Amino acid sequence: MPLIELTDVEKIYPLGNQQVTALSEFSLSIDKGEFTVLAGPSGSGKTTVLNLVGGIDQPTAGTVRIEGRDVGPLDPRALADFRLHHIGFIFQSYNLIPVLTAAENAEFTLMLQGVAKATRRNRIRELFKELGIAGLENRKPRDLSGGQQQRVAIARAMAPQPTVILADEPTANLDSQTAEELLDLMYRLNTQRHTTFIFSSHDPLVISRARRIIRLRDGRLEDDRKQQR
Ligand SMILES: Nc1ncnc2c1ncn2[C@@H]1O[C@H](COP(=O)(O)OP(=O)(O)OP(=O)(O)O)[C@@H](O)[C@H]1O
Repeated sequence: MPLIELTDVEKIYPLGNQQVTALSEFSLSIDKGEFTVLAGPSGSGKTTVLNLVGGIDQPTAGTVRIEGRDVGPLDPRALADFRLHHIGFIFQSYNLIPVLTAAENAEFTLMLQGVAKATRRNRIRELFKELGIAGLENRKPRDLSGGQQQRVAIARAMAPQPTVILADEPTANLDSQTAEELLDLMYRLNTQRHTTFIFSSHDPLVISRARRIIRLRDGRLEDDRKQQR
């Protein structure tokens, strides 16, 4: 059974009196442990795919299955609960909470899940070490570089051990060296912890780091290929 399966998905957004077709006849299957990039020009539908897989949005037609479960019929509350327990998100703009420290930010999802404090602390300590940000636990986001903030965001996404981590243009705000370091880090987490990663990008450097490249154009799948890393 594939980890993620989109079948004949269509996504239409209303826009005033008109409709925008963001995805049509879109099918895709992702297995556990993949390190896959969604590539394609601006507006091709990458974010829409990530939003559907992450249960942020629902398809207009077709089905989205995660671990065999059709997430389409879930009501907003069930969908939020599903996200909390299965999906890790990494955003282009990090989305850390400014008033919380790095460690508090990273612990946030675990807190929502009701994980005990000692377990939270241990998990975060280990992840901060692995991500090269040990010692920065008590800093606020404004006192961290962009690369460090994104590492905290990766820790936050990894901490609950989600089924899949979705990263929408995770390196778009970083210089190319920091971007490369972060991708290597995510790749290490992928191979060592077997965490599945799906990220989007139109940066050739980021795309070259993936093991599978799914190219989108005008809301359709244009190409799907594996590459050696
Ligand atoms: N909420 C929305 N309302 C109306 N149209 C939308 C909405 N979200 C996305 N779209 C449209 O759907 C299409 C696909 O958008 P999407 O954001 O998925 O593309 P993308 O490949 O992620 O682009 P980018 O690289 O610029 O982030 C675009 O034409 C976009 O304008």
